[in-house]
Amino acid sequence: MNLEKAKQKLDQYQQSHLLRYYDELNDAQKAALLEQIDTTDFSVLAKIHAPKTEDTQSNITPIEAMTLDEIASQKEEIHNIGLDAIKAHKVGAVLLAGGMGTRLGSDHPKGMYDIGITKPVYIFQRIIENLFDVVKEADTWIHLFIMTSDKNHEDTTSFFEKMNYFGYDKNYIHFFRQDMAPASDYNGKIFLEEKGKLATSPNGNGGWFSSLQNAGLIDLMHKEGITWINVFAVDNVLQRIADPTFIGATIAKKCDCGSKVVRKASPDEKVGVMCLENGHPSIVEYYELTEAMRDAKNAKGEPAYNFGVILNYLFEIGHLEKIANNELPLHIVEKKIPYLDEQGNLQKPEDVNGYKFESLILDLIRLFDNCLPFEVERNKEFAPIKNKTGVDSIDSARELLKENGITL
Ligand SMILES: CC(=O)N[C@H]1[C@@H](OP(=O)(O)O)O[C@H](CO)[C@@H](O)[C@@H]1O
Repeated sequence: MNLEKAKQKLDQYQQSHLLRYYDELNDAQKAALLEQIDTTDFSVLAKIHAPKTEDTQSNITPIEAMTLDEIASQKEEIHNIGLDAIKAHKVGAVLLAGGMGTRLGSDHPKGMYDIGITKPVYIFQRIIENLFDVVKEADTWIHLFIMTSDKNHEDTTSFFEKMNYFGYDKNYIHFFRQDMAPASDYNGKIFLEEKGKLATSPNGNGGWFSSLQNAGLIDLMHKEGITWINVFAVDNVLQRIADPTFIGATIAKKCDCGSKVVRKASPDEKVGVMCLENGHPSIVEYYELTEAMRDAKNAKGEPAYNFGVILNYLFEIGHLEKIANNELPLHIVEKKIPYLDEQGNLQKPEDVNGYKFESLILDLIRLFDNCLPFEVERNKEFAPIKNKTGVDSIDSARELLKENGITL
């Protein structure tokens, strides 16, 4: 894109301030800025002031999960169904790892965080070790697709290279970048994070499928005969990946989608809860949970919305492709966004100062006709690391790893 075209685009979206320092840049920086202006989707900004379309028709009801008891009673049968699918190379895994370890006090990708005590144990290492359990049982490699972001791609790929892929066959590891979205102030003006660079951030974990498609990796999956994708988050170090029992249960129940769930530890636990919305599977994120839903009881007097998602989903590719063109709702999230002030100095705000734009993976679930909530034991499969200390932290994850016999 040349300067003239960039000016036109910026005018159209009232973002001309982004060229404020253009004349101070060298040629390479100028080219990079024009490229960024060309490829950035500014249409998201219009959503800031768009009236909220409350879906008044939305009827939320509880969903039945496949519980631990039911799973145990059919364990061998469903486990074998899943194992056969893995042996037939029908299962691939997608690791969502676009985020940074900022909340843990690190400037590196979250997966590079070392949770070890007596020896280094990186989050990425734990995930590869978990995947190895299934690779050994099925006696076949499983393709692992790792989603990075512009913020951490080089760091992540060189780390895997340096660590020799933790012993995994590197021909089965594929990196792809998550698309980025701009970050703006409350008036919809995009921030600059450098004189020649717009402030951007990964476009939310709902962007994984289109990013995978844009990277040409869905084609690779078709070529390899992969029909099921297990998508999971980087922050759960007890994650079971490509779990044969989960895959087998989803297949046996003739579902196109499955979601691992745990019984909530408390009504306020920060997990999305599964439910039905107008008869479709759906997830209400913790910050959107109403008091009525939180306190609702079922006929047995138990909490009616008690199954929390742990961000471990299974999707059938054909169905994903069918719904791929549906636009996911955009979540406008208030965040602390570093920016260049009027004097060109970088400010790191203490408080929220603007918006990031994200689409969320849980909104995909609503587009499916069915989704199997598959209960897992939280102490065996859920050790999320969100903070340094306290709830869902490095400390709590270390405790859970120890409980599961993993030395740190
Ligand atoms: C958009 C999204 O996928 N949010 C997930 C995700 O939330 P965080 O805000 O990243 O903690 O992880 C939770 C499990 O740790 C899960 O319950 C929730 O639904």
